[in-house]
Amino acid sequence: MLEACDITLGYRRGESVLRGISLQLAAGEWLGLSGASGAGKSTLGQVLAGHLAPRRGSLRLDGAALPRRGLHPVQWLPQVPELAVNPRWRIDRVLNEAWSPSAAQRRRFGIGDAWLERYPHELSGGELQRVVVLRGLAPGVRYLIADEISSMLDAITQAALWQALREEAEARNLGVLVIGHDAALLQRLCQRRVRLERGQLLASS
Ligand SMILES: Nc1ncnc2c1ncn2[C@@H]1O[C@H](COP(=O)(O)OP(=O)(O)OP(=O)(O)O)[C@@H](O)[C@H]1O
Repeated sequence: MLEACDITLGYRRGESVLRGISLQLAAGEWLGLSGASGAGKSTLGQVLAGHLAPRRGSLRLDGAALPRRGLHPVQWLPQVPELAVNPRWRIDRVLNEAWSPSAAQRRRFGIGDAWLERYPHELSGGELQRVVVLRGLAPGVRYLIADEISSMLDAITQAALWQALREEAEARNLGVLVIGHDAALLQRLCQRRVRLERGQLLASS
């Protein structure tokens, strides 16, 4: 179980974006997170993945503090994959940075063999997104924060990405927080949904 308790965070001297947020995500659960643009969804996702330290509050994984070093068991998959890769590395190196996905896994995520020799700018945004998602599934990862990962994909590629992710998540009992604006998508993917509004979480239909 991933638990966030009383998370409060504001940027610089501004108002708090997150105000005393508590959240639980169980192993194997898919939880949808929506909210207006600027509500703080990515901020919360980055706190959960250890990229941002909250001003107040705590995070626990199965009752223990999260590790400060090494592979983080909560991986944030960002909306803009270009910002998550080294532009000077070929895709082969990018993909194999933390672990070595099999050829079958590459195929399930629709990653072409010919892409491996290319540089990130030689892939489309949607193609690079699939590389970044598969890269984030290293053994030892227990929870994923999927932050609007499919918003730049066409409907068929989007469905294929979620299917591949669902298969991996089911096989490994991964918990997934799906951040998005598409209510129909969240309803389809997630058993439970919450909404971020004025820095607080509300149950959502
Ligand atoms: N590094 C930063 N420095 C200062 N303010 C920031 C920073 N990152 C985000 N913010 C502000 O924090 C608020 C929440 O941003 P965040 O990206 O978490 O929202 P979001 O709900 O994910 O939005 P969107 O749906 O548009 O992606 C916004 O007002 C944003 O301008």
